[in-house]
Amino acid sequence: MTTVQHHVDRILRVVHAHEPLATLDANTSLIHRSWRRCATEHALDPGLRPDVRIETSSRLRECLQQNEEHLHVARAGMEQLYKHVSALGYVLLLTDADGVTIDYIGNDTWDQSLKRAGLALGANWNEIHAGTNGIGTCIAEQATLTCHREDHYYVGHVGLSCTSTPLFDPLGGFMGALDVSVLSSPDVRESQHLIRHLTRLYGRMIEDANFMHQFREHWILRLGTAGPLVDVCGELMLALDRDGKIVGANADARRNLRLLETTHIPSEMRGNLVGHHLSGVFGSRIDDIWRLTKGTASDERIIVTTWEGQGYHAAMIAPKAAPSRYRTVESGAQPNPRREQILQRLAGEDHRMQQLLDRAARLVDKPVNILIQGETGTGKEVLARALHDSSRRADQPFIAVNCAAIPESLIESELFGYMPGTFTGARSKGMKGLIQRADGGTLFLDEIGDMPLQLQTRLLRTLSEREILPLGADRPVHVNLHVIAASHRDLRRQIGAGTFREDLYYRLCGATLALPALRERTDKEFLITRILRAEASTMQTEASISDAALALLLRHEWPGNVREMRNVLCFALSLAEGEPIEIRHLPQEIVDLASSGSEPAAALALPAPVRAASLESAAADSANELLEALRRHHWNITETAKELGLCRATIYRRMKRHDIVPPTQFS
Ligand SMILES: Nc1ncnc2c1ncn2[C@@H]1O[C@H](COP(=O)(O)OP(=O)(O)OP(=O)(O)O)[C@@H](O)[C@H]1O
Repeated sequence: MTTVQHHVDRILRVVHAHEPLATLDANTSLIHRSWRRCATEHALDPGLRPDVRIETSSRLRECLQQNEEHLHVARAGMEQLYKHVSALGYVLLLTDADGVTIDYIGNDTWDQSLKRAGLALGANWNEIHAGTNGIGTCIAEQATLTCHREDHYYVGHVGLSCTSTPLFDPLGGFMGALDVSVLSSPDVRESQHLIRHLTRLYGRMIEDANFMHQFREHWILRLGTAGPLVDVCGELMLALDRDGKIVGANADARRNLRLLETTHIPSEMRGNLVGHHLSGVFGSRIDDIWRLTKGTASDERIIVTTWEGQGYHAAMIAPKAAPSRYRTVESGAQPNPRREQILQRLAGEDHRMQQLLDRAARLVDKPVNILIQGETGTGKEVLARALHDSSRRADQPFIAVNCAAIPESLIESELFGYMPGTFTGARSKGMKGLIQRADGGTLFLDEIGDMPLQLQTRLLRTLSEREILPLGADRPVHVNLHVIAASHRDLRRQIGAGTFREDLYYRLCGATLALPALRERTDKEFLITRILRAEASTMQTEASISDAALALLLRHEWPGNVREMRNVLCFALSLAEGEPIEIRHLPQEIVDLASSGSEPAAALALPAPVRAASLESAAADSANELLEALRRHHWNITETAKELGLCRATIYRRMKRHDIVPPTQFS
């Protein structure tokens, strides 16, 4: 009998035998139940070797965006776990609740064979089409399991051994699976036991880290059965408000704790602790429970449940920042009016921009890296800066690095810095790199698509471990960064061409914000007015524009986007010398292009009533604009002058007028 036939017969025997699953060990009963589902509900043929389904990049991006907060915490756990299993050839996958792989850590050298086996980003392991497998069956059963070699339904997967554990969010919602897989494992099933324990342990750690993060503003009561360990890792966790009401419970707490039997709570609801008071769960008085925070030895900190009389060692963790009032999880952070304003200043009545800015406002202060995409000049850096200014990091540095502008030979030392003595000559003194300078604040990596491949690998390590190793240093330095990257290139295409690392791409795009081209925006008049006001005040001149000139500008295609618009308006303001801007003040190419369009040039040239822009608040605005431009160019006056279309002397004059002083040189 062939191996394929043997595999198929084994499975079909189980499917048709109807043996009671209760007689089997827990893992085998999960596998057999899955075989039955695959044969009868999903109508899959075990003799096939189908390719694992890989989701399209847009679907994958959608999955990543839905899981962006969770990804950050999960990645930290995966990296620790990988250190234990990488030498044994295992790879790690994280999937969403549907089985789509949203993060992955593996060995680059086997990249192709892993991809072929479906151990890669975007692979969809849902049991419905992938048959019995570690991830798909873990999702279907919401239980930890090992799918070892011939446990797989499809004969094409029998080389694999996969162990998966389900992950739940702090409110008990199913989030997906953490999986540890190996391409070709030893035959003996027992080889997977330790992996199973590790996978489960790290799964719980990821859940608990999510829990601690979500309830960081609440008291957390940690309970465990091993006294001395409860201060470092309690098994059960409850989040409480100041009155002792339970606002969150981790999976172990939900499994093990019950509310006291009372007439008004039906028995099936007694595991649902949220919304009830602690006294419904524990016999101790509330004052005694608060006292658990006071440095008593863990052996004396024991509380007993009312339901089963089970005693637990307890530790109380204080809120990171005490909330001024109780806030439910659903209500989230209170809107910060300043934040709304900073982002809202970037656009007028344009549907796409409004949607983008709403999304941006929701991303502020979230622990996710952001990738901004858009044509050159669409305002990627302006948006990055606004995200920084509206965040809690606003008072910390915003360091913009243009990866395309730094020569390849210098980019490594510029980014990572170097220790004294690493180089000879002028660079012998040592220098903090740009990444370290951004510590506590935001690192903006512009034109990330132009970063050399070898540096992408180093950057990936920095982003994962939040540590940098300056050139010539023997110890890494911890950095606390929010990273925003931008590119006008199609990074997916670069991944296809092998010039951009796929794992770095997914690391950077915890969330993506795609800026529309200016020609697609319906708020051009808003931008014209805003830029005119700002520039006129910088130039200490009057700004108004005739309807004809405005109409012409509104019809222009703006291939250079907002940057081109700004340059055109500066040009026109200089030429108009305080008079209202007319068509004759606009650059000739713009007028020529308009005349070659549908509207007759004569009509455009007609004198028209002058529209006066309201300019009262212009002075304050313009000092900010100049400051923004100077910061963007790291106080390089020549570059700033170039961007603003002014000469260097004018920039110096205006800095003086607005009392703008460059920061002291960084040493
Ligand atoms: N919303 C806006 N309001 C006013 N000016 C803006 C706005 N967006 C962009 N600008 C101006 O347009 C110019 C280009 O902006 P920015 O440098 O942010 O674009 P970019 O997309 O990062 O460009 P590149 O791809 O070349 O790096 C700058 O002078 C900036 O001040």
